[in-house]
Amino acid sequence: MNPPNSQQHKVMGPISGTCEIVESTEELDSVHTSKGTNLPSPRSRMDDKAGKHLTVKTGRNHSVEHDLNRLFDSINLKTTSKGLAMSHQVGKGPLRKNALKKPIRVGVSQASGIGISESVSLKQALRGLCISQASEMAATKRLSKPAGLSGASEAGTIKRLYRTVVVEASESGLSIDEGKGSLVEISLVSERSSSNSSDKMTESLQVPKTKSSNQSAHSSPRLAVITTPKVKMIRTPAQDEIIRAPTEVGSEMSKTELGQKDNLKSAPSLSSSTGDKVLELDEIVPAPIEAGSKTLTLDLGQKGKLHSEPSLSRSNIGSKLSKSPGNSPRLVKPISRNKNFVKKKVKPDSTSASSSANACNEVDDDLGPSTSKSVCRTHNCTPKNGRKESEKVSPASSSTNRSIEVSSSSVGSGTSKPGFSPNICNGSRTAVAKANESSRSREKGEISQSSKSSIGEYSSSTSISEESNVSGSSCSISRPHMSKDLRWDAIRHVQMQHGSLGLRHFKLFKRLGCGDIGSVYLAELTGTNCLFALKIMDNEFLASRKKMPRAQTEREILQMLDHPFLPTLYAHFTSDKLSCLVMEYCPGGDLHVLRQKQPNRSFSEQAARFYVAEVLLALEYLHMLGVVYRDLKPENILVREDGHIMLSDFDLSLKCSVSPTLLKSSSSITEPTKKLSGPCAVSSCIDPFCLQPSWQVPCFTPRLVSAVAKTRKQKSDLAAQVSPLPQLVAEPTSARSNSFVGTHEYLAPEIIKGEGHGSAVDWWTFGIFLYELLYGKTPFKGSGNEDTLANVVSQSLKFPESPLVSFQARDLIRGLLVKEPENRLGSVKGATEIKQHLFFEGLNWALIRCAIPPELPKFCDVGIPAMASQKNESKCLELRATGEEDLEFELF
Ligand SMILES: Nc1ncnc2c1ncn2[C@@H]1O[C@H](COP(=O)(O)OP(=O)(O)OP(=O)(O)O)[C@@H](O)[C@H]1O
Repeated sequence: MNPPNSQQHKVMGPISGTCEIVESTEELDSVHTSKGTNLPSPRSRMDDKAGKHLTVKTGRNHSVEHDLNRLFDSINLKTTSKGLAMSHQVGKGPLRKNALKKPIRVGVSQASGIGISESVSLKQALRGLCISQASEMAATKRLSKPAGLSGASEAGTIKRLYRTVVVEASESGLSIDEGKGSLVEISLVSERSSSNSSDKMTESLQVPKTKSSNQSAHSSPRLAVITTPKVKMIRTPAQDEIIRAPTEVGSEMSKTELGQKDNLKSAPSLSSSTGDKVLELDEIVPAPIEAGSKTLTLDLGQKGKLHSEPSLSRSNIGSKLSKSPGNSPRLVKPISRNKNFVKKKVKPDSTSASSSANACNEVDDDLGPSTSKSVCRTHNCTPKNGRKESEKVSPASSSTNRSIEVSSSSVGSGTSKPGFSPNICNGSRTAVAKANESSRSREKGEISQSSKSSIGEYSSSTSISEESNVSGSSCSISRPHMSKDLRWDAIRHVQMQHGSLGLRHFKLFKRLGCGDIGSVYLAELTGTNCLFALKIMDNEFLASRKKMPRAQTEREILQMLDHPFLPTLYAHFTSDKLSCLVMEYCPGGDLHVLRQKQPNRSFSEQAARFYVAEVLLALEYLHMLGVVYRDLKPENILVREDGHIMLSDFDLSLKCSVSPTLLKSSSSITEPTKKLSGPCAVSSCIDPFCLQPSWQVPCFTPRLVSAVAKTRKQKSDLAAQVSPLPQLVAEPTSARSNSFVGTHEYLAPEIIKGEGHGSAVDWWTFGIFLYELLYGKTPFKGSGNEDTLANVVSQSLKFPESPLVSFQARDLIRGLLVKEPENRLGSVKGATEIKQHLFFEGLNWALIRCAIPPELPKFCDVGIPAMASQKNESKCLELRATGEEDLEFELF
């Protein structure tokens, strides 16, 4: 009926901003009905436009001209008030001109009114209005759109945004499902920003970049994707930092091209994106804390973040911490055996085992059957191929911490160290692995921190954050004896898949214990059935306590090791807040705990010989690497699943240079005692294949032994007569340190006296160690630490009448516990001297790793850590997931 008008609608319809004409038509009705009193506001039209496309109303029985008149009147009427202003603005030109020049933005912008205030030819006016407005609107759009997008519709823009998000999400490991959720948000953002006005289109189009680069709080694209509600940033009372879930590091961060802080904030998203976030961790102990009464709460979002209140905690705790000579070279570790013993008493292994089991069961419930297949056979672990990170999930929950009774005291600063252990993926772990593997739910974990010794310079350190800068990685280089270990492959697989290894790749099952510089957790590498002992240290804590060097020393030493009786370090990574060591997990507990389980709380001589022999080999190896261990004690000897040992804890060790020396027979250094106290005394054989005939035993007499201890020179003279062959000494026998380091009952006299010490301190501690294994106590223990130290320096060695110990054993102990280091057995040629002692007669050193270890008590089941079942509720900082999105850290 009105082709011209219809034509106009059709032509103008598609042009944004021209639909107001249609609306004007609608308004016309209202104008008529309401007589101009209820004109819809431009805003309402805008809203209408936003919600739907306007439709052209036709079918009215009006002439074109009539319609146009009404329309024009409507426009005129509606804009009169504003038009006045416009007219003034426009100035003096004819209204028609104004109408033609000024874009009519009815319904587009309230700010700009319609400048028509005078009747003109309807067709002229309409044409002018429409064409002018349409062209101007189009021009405006073109100008406002980025290059290359001028022709893009809003839908196209959203599609592009969607694609961007999907790409980024996929890059960050977000599953499609997760991405969808995010997509909705992105769409909303886009629509919102573009719906207000065409002017905002530009902003909408730039959403991705703008978000990623400017919104630090939601910095990374991933974070932008993550819905805001999931990202709960909780600040510590101190409001000084936000802690998020540990996440990816290094390379991933660089992908986002964001600042570190931004990355940190977005990290949680990363975690969630991979689907295995930290939230799967049951507990994490970032660092040891002083006897704690303070509580620190951090939230770690599984999808969103990790919240912590490290600063506050630290400060609070700090005030309650006992003094700790941060820089003091006196690093004395109180014997922590009490802790172990108490732990055991308080929480039986069975309890812990069941606890673990329960946790695992819960996890299993959450997991689908497909994910609960058993794993690890023997000592290898098999990476679960074909399973996406995002599909993997969570860990168990219960956090059993072993309580640590601190007994001591105070010489110097307390120190405890971290321990490591070997084997993984064993049968006993299978159950746990299954359970853990099956847990898909995002669970809460706990991070607790505890100080295990009394010398406490512990404090809380709590900050747990995402790994942002991986400073380390796999340490698989040059580890011959472990080269076939599938755990290397598992680590490499993850590194290759994600570019780097981070805390988020691990499920933490439980805390194994806390030391001076960090806490150790039993953890599974997500997607594999490989268990590791993960030592987590809080960088800030280390720095504030000046313990960073200790952590560094430990890591450096661990990186050097490749020995069956020493821990393997598979990887290490560091973020701004945390430093982590990925080590072998040792399920058998430590020798101190094991000794407590012996009939008389002491080992049989045969068992003791086995353990000290393996320790001796480990010490010898360390010495050859230039490492003086300095902290030998039963607590640091972990028992592997197969019953062999693993010497752990190197944060107090001394690194020094070694200059292998060939000792000629003519020198005055050759050990004469071998003839008396060692099987090789009269032979020219050199370890490790020395199997001395029993006929040498008669030569070994107390009288001669005592003579050995008299003077070095006498020994040398004798040695020169019986040992003509030169011998290679590759141990740092001349190394010297003045640090006051060790554990009171194990401190060597020269350390206490501050005379400087070298590798001979390890032979002193070796003697104390053997003594304790055999007698169930140390020889110089006093009523207090000071008494103990005094006894070490001045008290003569005595042997209890019970239990009965062989003369050979006592002779070896005597040779080792010589107060003057230069006269001490081992001080000249190192382990070789000791190995040749009669106590070890018949021992095949080379094959000892294949020997059958002493039988472990039944309760010392090598399942998931009996040793770690105790929860030290008073000293640990715990991390726990509070839901899918948050984890909390609490310091108890
Ligand atoms: N590889 C491991 N496997 C099993 N348990 C371990 C392992 N490493 C350490 N642990 C346990 O974790 C506990 C804490 O270890 P960590 O090395 O932090 O402390 P520590 O050696 O006791 O303390 P410190 O370093 O202060 O001497 C130890 O008591 C040890 O029993």
